[in-house]
Amino acid sequence: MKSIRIGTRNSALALWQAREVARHLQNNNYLTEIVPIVSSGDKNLNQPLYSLGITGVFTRDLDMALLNDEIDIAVHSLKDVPTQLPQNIEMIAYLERDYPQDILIRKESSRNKEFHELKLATSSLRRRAFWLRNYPATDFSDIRGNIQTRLQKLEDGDFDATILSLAGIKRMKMEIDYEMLPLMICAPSQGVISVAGHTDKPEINEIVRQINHQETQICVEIERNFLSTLEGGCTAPIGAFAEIIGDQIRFKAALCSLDGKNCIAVDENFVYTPTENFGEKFAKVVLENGGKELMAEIKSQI
Ligand SMILES: NCc1[nH]cc(CCC(=O)O)c1CC(=O)O
Repeated sequence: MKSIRIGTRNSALALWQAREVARHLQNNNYLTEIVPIVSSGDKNLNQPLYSLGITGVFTRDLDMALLNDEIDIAVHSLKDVPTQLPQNIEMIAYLERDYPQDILIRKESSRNKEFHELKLATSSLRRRAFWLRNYPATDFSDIRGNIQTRLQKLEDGDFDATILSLAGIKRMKMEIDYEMLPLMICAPSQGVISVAGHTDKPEINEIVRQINHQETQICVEIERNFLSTLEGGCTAPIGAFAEIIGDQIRFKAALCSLDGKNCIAVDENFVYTPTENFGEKFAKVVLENGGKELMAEIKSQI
C-alpha cells in the first residue's frame, strides 16, 4: 500500500503535530509521508475560495491541498479550524487532548510583579477579556507570530508577560517557567490535534479513524457546538471546556464582553447521551440570558 500523505503547515509546532499523527498511524502499521504545505496563491482550483466554503487563515492552504489531492489528510490545531468546514472536507480523527490550559510566561525582569501590575501582550480577545474580568486596569499590547516569535518579542518588547497555550510549550519541549491561570477558560478545542480528510477517500478515512480518541471527540464536539451556536462567524471572547469525570461530563464556558465586565457563564454536570446536542443547548441558555445582546455589542466593536 502507498504511504499516507500527511499535510501540515510549516511551523515547528505544526510539524511536531504532524509527526505525532504519523507516529499513531505507524503504530498501526501504515506508511506515512509528511508533506509541508508552504504558501497559498490560487493553485489550480477553478472556483473562488468562498464558493467552496474555505475561510480559515490557518487552514485554507491545507484545505486547498486536500481538494487538489496533493495530500491525503491534513493535521491541524483544532482550535484554529473554523467550526464550518469546507465542502468535501470532514474531520476524521482527534488525538487525545493533553494540555488544554492557558499559562502566563513572564520575562525575568518582571518576576516579582503582582498580576495586577503586569503589562501583558496578547492578541487573543478571549485571553484579554478573561484577564480584564479579574484585573480591569491591565495594559495590553498586540503580539503575533508563532510561539518562538512571541517569546522573542517578550524578551525584546515593552511588556512584562504573555499568555500562551501550555500544549504548545510542552510540544516544543521548552524549558521555561510558567504559571497556570485558573482564571481563564481555554479556547474551544484548545490542546487538541485533529486530522481532516477528503470525503471522497473512504479507505484512507477508515484507516485514520482508528487513531481517533473518542472521549476527546465527545468533549471537543460539545465545545465547538457551543461556539458555533453563539458566534455566527465572528471571533468573540468565548471560552469552553468539557471534560469527562467518571460517568459525567463537566462543561464550563463563558461569553465575555471585550472589557471582561460582563461575562455570561455556564457550569454544568450531566450524563452524556450521543443524541443530544449539549453544546447548542448551553449556548442557547447563554443567548437567552443576555448573550444575544452581548454578541451584538461585541460584533459592533470588532
Ligand atoms: N492560535 C495559535 C495557536 N494555535 C494552536 C496553538 C497551540 C496548540 C493548542 O493550544 O491547541 C497556538 C499557540 C497558542 O495559542 O499559544
